[in-house]
Amino acid sequence: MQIKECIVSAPGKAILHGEHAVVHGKVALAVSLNLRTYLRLQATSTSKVCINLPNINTFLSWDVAVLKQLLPDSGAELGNVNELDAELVRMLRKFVGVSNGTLDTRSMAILAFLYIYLCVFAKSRELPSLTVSVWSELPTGAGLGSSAAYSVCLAAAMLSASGTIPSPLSDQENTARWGEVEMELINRWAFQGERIIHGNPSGVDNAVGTWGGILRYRSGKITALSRVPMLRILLTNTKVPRSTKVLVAGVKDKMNKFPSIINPVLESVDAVSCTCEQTLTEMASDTPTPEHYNVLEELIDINQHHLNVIGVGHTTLDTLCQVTLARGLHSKLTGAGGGGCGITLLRPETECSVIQNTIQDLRDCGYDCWETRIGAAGVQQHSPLAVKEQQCHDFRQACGPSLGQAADLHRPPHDISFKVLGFLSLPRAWPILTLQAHTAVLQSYGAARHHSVSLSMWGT
Ligand SMILES: Nc1ncnc2c1ncn2[C@@H]1O[C@H](COP(=O)(O)OP(=O)(O)OP(=O)(O)O)[C@@H](O)[C@H]1O
Ligand SMILES: C[C@@](O)(CCO)CC(=O)[O-]
Ligand SMILES: [Mg+2]
Repeated sequence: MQIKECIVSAPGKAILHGEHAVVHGKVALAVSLNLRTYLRLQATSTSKVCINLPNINTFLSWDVAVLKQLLPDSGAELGNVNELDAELVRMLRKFVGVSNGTLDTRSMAILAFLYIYLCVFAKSRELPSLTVSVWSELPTGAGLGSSAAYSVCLAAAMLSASGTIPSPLSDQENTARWGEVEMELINRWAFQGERIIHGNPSGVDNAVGTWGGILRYRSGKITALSRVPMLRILLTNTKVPRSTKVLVAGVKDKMNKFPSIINPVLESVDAVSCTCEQTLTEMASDTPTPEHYNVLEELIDINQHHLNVIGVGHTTLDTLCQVTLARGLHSKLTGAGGGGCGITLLRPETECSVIQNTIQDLRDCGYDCWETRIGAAGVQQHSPLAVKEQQCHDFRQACGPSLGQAADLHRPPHDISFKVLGFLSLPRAWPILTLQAHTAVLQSYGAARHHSVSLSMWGT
């Protein structure tokens, strides 16, 4: 089967309000980050399927002939884009050698890859040999939607390579986005990948990864919020590892144990999300006032306390909130919690010295951060022209023993503009995708672990 090579990328995300409640049908407000995951899919003639996942130090390959044995004899199509094929997942768990228990980092990534690869290409009964390389600016497992960006890239690349969706690139474009119909299909397959990794995802993460921008999300209904004000936000990573799947399951257990206590809390989180949306809309249609920011800050505090009640807080997140509050700033966890990342709201009048001192205080706690701009574009395809022939040290270091030493890749580059890598194609010189990361407020990475980030949306 002739497949089309492609390079795709998808953004990470931050949830302003509604994490965990959104799994149970409440409203969440989520924004895309300008930290992206990149995937390169190359056609090969090796009769093997290879994956290079340097961020999780995973480099594997399988014979196509062996993978073909996983296809149903009947020739029936595999996997329904709307439902996870439980029998296929069971077969793949056995094939990969994982028990029914909690999946580890490597197993989750491999299962999500094999599931989408087999389902998308099974229709043709011809499984192609290919190499997929993934590189991300997002820390894995930190609450910024790394699994969703990975799943969205897998879905977009497989659908494009198989010809299921056309390439959106024209001859004059280096980067392009798909139309609504194609993004809907990408999002649905990405959601299946998230279901393998998250267990019981709401779908908000893969929706933000697909469409980008700022979204109101409730039970699969996605509303792009076109007018929201400029907000400045600090992004902090406590670097405490945790599993979204485990945290989501823990909330469910607590709901089952104390329904009359937890259900009202989720209703209240829903009201927080809706009040925040209403406030942001007022701010965009009028001049933002100090009272608007007072409301946004109170909502952050209320939501953070609710997240502690449902059991997804962590002492490091408490420290983040205390340290920033001592400087008059309000913070909450973002994503699944239990460690990972938090966001801090900055007012327009917040003085630079206050930000610097807050950053220093948090840096002294050993926390980390990276720069990004919020409201980035969703999933994109990049042409090879977007790729420059230039060797880049980081990626080689990232690619493990066979390709250099694996490095600690959960930290962003040390300089302001960083090279995002692309994709190995040894032994030919390998291309990289160089992207300047632009940040509203920059400090040298080595001095300050935080950069204030402007939530610059389409509004004022
Ligand atoms: N760059 C990557 N390469 C390979 N696998 C990845 C990559 N990024 C994420 N993953 C997969 O996603 C898993 C992390 O998903 P998880 O949902 O726990 O964290 P998250 O998505 O970063 O946080 P949240 O869901 O709270 O936003 C990893 O264990 C790995 O299996
Ligand atoms: C915790 C959660 O609400 C957000 C994780 O980023 C899980 C989900 O919505 O799938
Ligand atoms: Mg995730």
